[in-house]
Amino acid sequence: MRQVSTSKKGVIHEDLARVLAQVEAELDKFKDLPDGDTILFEKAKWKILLSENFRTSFKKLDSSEMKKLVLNLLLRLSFGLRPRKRKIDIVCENSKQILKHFRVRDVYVLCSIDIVKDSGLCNQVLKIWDIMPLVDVPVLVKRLDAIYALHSEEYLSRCKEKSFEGFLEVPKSWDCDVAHYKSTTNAETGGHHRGDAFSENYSSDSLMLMKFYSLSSGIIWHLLSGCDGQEVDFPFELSDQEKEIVQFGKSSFVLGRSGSGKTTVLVMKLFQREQLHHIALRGYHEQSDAVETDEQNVLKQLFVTVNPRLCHFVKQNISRLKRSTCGWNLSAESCEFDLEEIDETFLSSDFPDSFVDIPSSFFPLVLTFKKFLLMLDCTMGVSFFDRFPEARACQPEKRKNSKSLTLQTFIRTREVNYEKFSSSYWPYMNVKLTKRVEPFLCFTEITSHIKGGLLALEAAGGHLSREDYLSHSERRLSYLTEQERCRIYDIYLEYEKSKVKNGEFDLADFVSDIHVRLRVEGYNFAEMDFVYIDEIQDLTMKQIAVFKHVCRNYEEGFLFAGDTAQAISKGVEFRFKDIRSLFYKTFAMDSGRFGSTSTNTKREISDVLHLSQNFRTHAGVLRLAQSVIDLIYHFFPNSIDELNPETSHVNGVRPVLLKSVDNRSVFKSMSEVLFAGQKKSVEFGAEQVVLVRNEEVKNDVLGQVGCCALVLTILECKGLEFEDVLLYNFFGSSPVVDQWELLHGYMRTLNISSPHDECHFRHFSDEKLKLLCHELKLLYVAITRTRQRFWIFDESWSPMLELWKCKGIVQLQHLDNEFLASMRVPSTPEAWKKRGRKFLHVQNYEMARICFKNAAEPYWETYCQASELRAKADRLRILNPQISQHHLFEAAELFDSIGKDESAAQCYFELEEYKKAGRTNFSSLNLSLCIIHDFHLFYP
Ligand SMILES: Nc1ncnc2c1ncn2[C@@H]1O[C@H](COP(=O)(O)OP(=O)(O)OP(=O)(O)O)[C@@H](O)[C@H]1O
Repeated sequence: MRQVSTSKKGVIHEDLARVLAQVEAELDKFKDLPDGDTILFEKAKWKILLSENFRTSFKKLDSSEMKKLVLNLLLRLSFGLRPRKRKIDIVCENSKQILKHFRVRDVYVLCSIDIVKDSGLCNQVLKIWDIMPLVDVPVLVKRLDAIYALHSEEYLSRCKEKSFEGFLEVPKSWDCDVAHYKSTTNAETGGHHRGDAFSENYSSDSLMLMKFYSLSSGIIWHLLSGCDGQEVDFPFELSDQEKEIVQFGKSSFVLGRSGSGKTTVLVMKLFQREQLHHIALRGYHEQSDAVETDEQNVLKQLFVTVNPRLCHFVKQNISRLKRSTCGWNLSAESCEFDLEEIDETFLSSDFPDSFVDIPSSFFPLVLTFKKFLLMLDCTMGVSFFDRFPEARACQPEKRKNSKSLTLQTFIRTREVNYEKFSSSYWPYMNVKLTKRVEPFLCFTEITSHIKGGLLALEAAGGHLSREDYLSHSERRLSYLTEQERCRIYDIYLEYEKSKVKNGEFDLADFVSDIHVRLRVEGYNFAEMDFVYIDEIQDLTMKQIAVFKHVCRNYEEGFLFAGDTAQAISKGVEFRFKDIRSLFYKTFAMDSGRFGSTSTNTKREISDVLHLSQNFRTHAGVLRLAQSVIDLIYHFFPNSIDELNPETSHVNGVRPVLLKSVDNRSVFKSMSEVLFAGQKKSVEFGAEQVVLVRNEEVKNDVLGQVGCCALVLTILECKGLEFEDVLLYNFFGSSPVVDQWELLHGYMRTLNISSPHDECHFRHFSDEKLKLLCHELKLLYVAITRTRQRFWIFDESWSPMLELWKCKGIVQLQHLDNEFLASMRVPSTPEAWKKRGRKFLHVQNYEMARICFKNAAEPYWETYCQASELRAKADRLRILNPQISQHHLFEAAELFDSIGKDESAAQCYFELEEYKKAGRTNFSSLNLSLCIIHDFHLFYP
């Protein structure tokens, strides 16, 4: 309570002294290690949001005294204190006094008043943009002013409003929505074309993609402790849409296009639940005398994704978020940590093999889908792999261990995936059946429908009979004729026969077996409280249905996220509404908990939540991506879920369509300039990539550019992002070149004149059409990998390029030397190393090797080379055992040469060179004989 004082001035002085004392007390807490759980600023009035740029500049401040002074200022601002004598408003054109600057000795802290939505209220907050010398202030102000030009009048006026409690300035709140942007800006037209308003300056807009972090005890300690910020992820400020999903209490389906924050939302939700659980536990322990162990109180959360890179990223992200709140001392951890982690921590033999008695320290469990299945296999009854004599060769007690070397080698070499199906099965099938059928389409029908669909789940033997397949295809509006489907079913039968003969299996067999065992034995092991499944478009219905057994919290426990436009996994055909119906039919209804299938019940259980704001890239790229989505809607409405066009608040440079000046070997001349072919120096950087359709084109391009550029197939780039992307010869190498002609007709429907208007279009088989759908999805994935610049270079002209040109969403550019030079952004060794680590996580050893070579890291370069050879040996084991052994031998020697004894021993062991295997470090060999060197590296 305020003390009675003789004069008003006296009261203010006392209050001021009290507030200042609180500020000092808050800062005092950071003299020692933070308590970690303290939520700072209980008495603070303002939410302070720090930008990424501020964090970087702060780290560069030269003295700890200066750092404390800046933090002192931030704390004062958060308490509502404002300098009274100094002028703090920056007057500029659009920002109307919402921009302020505060002097701390010889630098200025630049901040603005903004509005963010929290728990239904729109609140004023302080955004700290940067800290800099006075001379740099005008540049930032100009950039911010350009951003504020996009804001609505109402928004700016509300930011300007002031409110006071005594001498303290306090934030204002409104319980109605405030439109953030002017309705006519590009930011809100999203995918719609506005030919006149493209900004060609992309760099100034990147401020709008900036992450902001709420000022907290963790962040203050982190800023003061001087660790470099790379190893800690603080929860950043989410968008309103993201917050709504994180706060949504029921099971739900999150649908959003690439870069719209799906993974972010899943991770934040998981993290928020961890925190709430932690707080609840602490309260419980404080109030009761119960001495329950952590093992009993653990919150069992499971995060699953197919993609090993994403899995690794999420794992890291979660542990760094945890560190940010636990205040662990990270300064001792070096940058090498990540590399060692791949190499050593993943080798760790203590990672659980099954769902029996998982130690609490392993939660939240972040797994790839395959690891999840293998753990289930080890959990229940007789292993699926016991039916294979080769797998049975391992000792019985080891067989229940998914890390057993023999078992791992078996799995690695005997699983039939699409690549194996097309290379080792397809060529040997009856040509009468395979003629005019695409292996890709056939594999998808087998894996997604005959063996992997919802009906197959209920069917005897786990697969559809011919009759069921034919009639089911009618119902799901298949593009295939009955005759084509009959042939596909015959191919399926032939494939199954050969597979059994070869002693091989596919993922669908494994999943069917798990389903049978789950049904018969039931699942009575670690039951999950919450399950998060990302990139769900990469799973078949039957694969998704496995999750119902490990979590019974159907009402609140499931969060699925995905995007059908990115469904390019070979063998998976997927729509979001199908998993929604799967969820009601198979998950919730099976539980008997909901009793009826009425629509109302469905709504109560869950809903599809959309994310539409893109955080990765700018509107220029999004318009191009949306044009591809529009085509999928038009030609293949059944293969995609409808979503509002994505929006981006950043209006960036239009993608560029490169044209050669003459007709000579285009890529060759391009690579000479662009990749410094002759100079042998690297100038295309670690944040730039050439994307190509397939391995064939990739090898061709790599042959020309060597180590001077990163080259990836579109399948390989899924889940990765780069500053700049060059899409090379996508249309020229298309297997359905003719089908793209369909676009001329489409252009006519849009009243876009095409030079081929008068053409008579051929009739294309439905099967070929389906391939076109796959092409469009590939194109979409390629476009959405870029953050800034997107260049298209094709050796042939395609109607798609015509469409883009006519719509004005690309700009034409002659490939002259000046432009080529502007494309190059060389990278530092550190940046190459960072990119190399990312490739290592996804076992892309070839690209990782290039990165480490460019980073001048010979140890890791050799490591990647050896791993690449070992992976090659695996692939060739059946097709060409001799070359396979040769590669394995080379790998063994390389591992040996860099002291990777255990890896070398494993290679020699596989080569049956036991003497050599024994020569290597024997202590680790014991481990390696029964435990695979790196479970994740080979079979994630
Ligand atoms: N509110 C936000 N503010 C700033 N950046 C954000 C925000 N939300 C997400 N991001 C960033 O946007 C990028 C894309 O986010 P995320 O990976 O979660 O999207 P996604 O929908 O899962 O993408 P994809 O489907 O391509 O994997 C990430 O770099 C993420 O950190």
